[in-house]
Amino acid sequence: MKKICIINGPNLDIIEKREAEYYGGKNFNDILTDLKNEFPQFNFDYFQSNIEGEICKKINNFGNDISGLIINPGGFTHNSVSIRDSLSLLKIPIIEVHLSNISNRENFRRINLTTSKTIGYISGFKEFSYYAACFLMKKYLID
Ligand SMILES: O=C1C[C@@](O)(C(=O)O)C[C@@H](O)[C@@H]1O
Repeated sequence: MKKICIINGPNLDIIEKREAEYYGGKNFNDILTDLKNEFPQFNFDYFQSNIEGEICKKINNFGNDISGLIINPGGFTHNSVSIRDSLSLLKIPIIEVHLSNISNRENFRRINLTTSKTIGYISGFKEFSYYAACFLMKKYLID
């Protein structure tokens, strides 16, 4: 079974407490349970951290068992040279996701340092952004 990693950055551990119009109001653990049911082809490795260096460390220590990465860097999307540098080391498909549509929010969310190191990004579909990323990952790794 292919193992894929989902990495969530800062404040994505509390999305149920954040603005529902952007983040959907659902707890990420429930979203993850639904993803596991919807995509039984994948073995999911989930990692969340509010600390930039921890996310770099997780990516830098990926073993050969990880076939794909779905990452929502949260606020680090807009300012992390370090996470961008870690992503550039990977030779596996990377898809970036955002719950909210980052193109119609504040201007600072249009600065995006990580996306160009991924195949592409999905933004604005709340929890379904993750579903779309898993669907696409299935196309890249299995179908
Ligand atoms: O924390 C987040 C979440 C986010 O990545 C999203 O999923 O929509 C968008 C970011 O701008 C924001 O800082």
